[in-house]
Amino acid sequence: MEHFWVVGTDTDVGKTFITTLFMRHLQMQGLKVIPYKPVQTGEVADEGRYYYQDTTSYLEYSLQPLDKEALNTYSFSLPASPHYAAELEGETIKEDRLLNTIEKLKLDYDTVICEGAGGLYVPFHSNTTLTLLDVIEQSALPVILVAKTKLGTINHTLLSVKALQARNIDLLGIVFNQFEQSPLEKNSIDTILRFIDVPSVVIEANCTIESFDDKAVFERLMTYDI
Ligand SMILES: Nc1ncnc2c1ncn2[C@@H]1O[C@H](COP(=O)(O)OP(=O)(O)OP(=O)(O)O)[C@@H](O)[C@H]1O
Ligand SMILES: C[C@H](N)[C@H](N)CCCCCC(=O)O
Ligand SMILES: [Mg+2]
Repeated sequence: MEHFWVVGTDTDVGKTFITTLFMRHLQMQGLKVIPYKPVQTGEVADEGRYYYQDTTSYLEYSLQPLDKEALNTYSFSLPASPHYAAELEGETIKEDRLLNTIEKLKLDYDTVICEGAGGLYVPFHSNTTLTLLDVIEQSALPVILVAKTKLGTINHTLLSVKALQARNIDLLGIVFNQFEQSPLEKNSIDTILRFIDVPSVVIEANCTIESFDDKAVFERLMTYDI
């Protein structure tokens, strides 16, 4: 196991949170790791400071120095689907740039963790059918799927898994994220795993990056040679 995607059943499910946790865990194992967010949208303005939440999380929590320029290819201000945010800025996302960047990073790092944008069927263009899923498929890398545990996740998760299976994309496992211990959440997780047989882990809500130290979570989803 070397390079992989962290994708989600939706936006805001915890892809960056999980990417950051995996980055730190693998760095602690002595691997040279880079998180890569090919396309990010939603510039945050905070008291005169402008930043993007995804790449800022990587920089803030990395245990190794990161080349800021290598973390991302396209950033668009509007918190919207990449196809729309790019159109408003007169930009065209070129999938070859993304794929070539991934291939170059793979030469320079032990592990490249690519974070998706939103969910799988997020369009990259306003005038073609290119989606994030197409780029993942072309990258030929496996994925870890991040899902909510709240109501709605059964459908979203099964749809996402079926979409991955239809493209023969290797699903390393599912991270059920922000679990708040309710019987409904537990039933949703059990129901999803009744339909699909893949490794899975559950991460509680209200975790902090710095304090998270459950190695078993990572080792259940991947093996890596040090
Ligand atoms: N297990 C968790 N414990 C505490 N906070 C969490 C957890 N998972 C996610 N969060 C927080 O929830 C918010 C959304 O998570 P995150 O930004 O990782 O979502 P995302 O899927 O990367 O969104 P996007 O589609 O915009 O990239 C963030 O503030 C993040 O810190
Ligand atoms: C702005 C947000 N945080 C993400 N960066 C982009 C989410 C795109 C979702 C598109 C959609 O499924 O409607
Ligand atoms: Mg994110």
